[in-house]
Amino acid sequence: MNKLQFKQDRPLDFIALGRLCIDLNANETQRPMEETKTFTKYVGGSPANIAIGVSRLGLNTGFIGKVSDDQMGRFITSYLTETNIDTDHVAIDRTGAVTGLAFTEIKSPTDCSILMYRDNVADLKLDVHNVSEGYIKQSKALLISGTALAQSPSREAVFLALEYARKHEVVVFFDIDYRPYTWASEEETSTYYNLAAEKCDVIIGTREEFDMMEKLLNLEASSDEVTANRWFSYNAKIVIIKHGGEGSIAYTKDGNSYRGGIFKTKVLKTFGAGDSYASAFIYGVMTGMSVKEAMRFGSASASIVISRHSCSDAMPTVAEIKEFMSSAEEILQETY
Ligand SMILES: Nc1ncnc2c1ncn2[C@@H]1O[C@H](COP(=O)(O)OP(=O)(O)O)[C@@H](O)[C@H]1O
Ligand SMILES: O=C(O)C[C@@H](O)[C@H](O)C(=O)COP(=O)(O)O
Repeated sequence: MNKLQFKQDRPLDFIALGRLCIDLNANETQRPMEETKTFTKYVGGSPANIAIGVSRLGLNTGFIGKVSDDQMGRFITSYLTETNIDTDHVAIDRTGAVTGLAFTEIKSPTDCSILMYRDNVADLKLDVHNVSEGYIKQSKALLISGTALAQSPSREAVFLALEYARKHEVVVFFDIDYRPYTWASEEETSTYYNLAAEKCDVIIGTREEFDMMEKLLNLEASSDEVTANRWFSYNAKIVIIKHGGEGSIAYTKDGNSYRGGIFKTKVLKTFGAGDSYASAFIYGVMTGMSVKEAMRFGSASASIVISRHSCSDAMPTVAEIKEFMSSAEEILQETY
């Protein structure tokens, strides 16, 4: 089968699995972290941002994750509930683990970085007992975030969720979401990423992330096309390779490729681009847009989010994206 087939009889549209964290975004921009005194707190973590984006666009969304048993964990769960995300499968850690924190530094629109505090984090304590077959089979689609593969017991929870998704024909989106500080070695990283990607229907990552997955394989002269074709011999139907401010390219199993442009915007910070792109792309393909249209929708959402202070809170509605697309300048690059 070449195309994504979403089972229309399912009560849930989309479930995301992975980390639920906190972003602390610097209020004083144009300066280094050492000189930053105040931050604004938002829900963060790539799969959380994507779920929030998808829910704000109107899809019926749920989450499988684990939060700390404290004020931070409760803040996250409340925010998800307010955003209409089902939290019945967000478990509470009872071992004293903490919420992961991402402090963001916004030195300039092109010079942004993230300082992560991720020792003993609750999200990586997600275990197989927190993954319900009955819940997964109620959904049309599942998103796996690669960071959840970084450690046990979360790693096993991901593989079990993948197993249930395949068994019940739930379409699986895999956001590579590679964060090196969460992993012990390049060999371990590449091995688990490849094992998980084999089971997924849509794989989304940056060129650098795919390079990381291919490092051990000694692929001769890898290119976006070589990368994509490798996955079509497994389960992938769509492979998207993101190229930052130069746009993105999607390959489909039927042999086509589609180049995605960007929409010009006043960039405040660069992080959040990938998550907003993913959420609007997923919404697009799940609501009948073509791959090309869904990529444009993703790019427009990314442009909106990178012009705003947060990632999660900044996720736009369908009306906002459409309005933005009607007036923003679109640029298509042919540099890759
Ligand atoms: N400077 C930018 N201006 C406009 N759109 C951008 C810019 N940077 C990224 N985007 C959009 O966001 C998408 C994902 O960005 P990218 O940086 O590749 O992902 P990630 O945030 O995961 O590293 C791009 O394909 C593009 O559509
Ligand atoms: O994913 C995290 O833990 C941090 C995010 O919440 C953060 O805001 C971010 O890095 C967004 O990632 P991107 O969309 O891949 O740029």
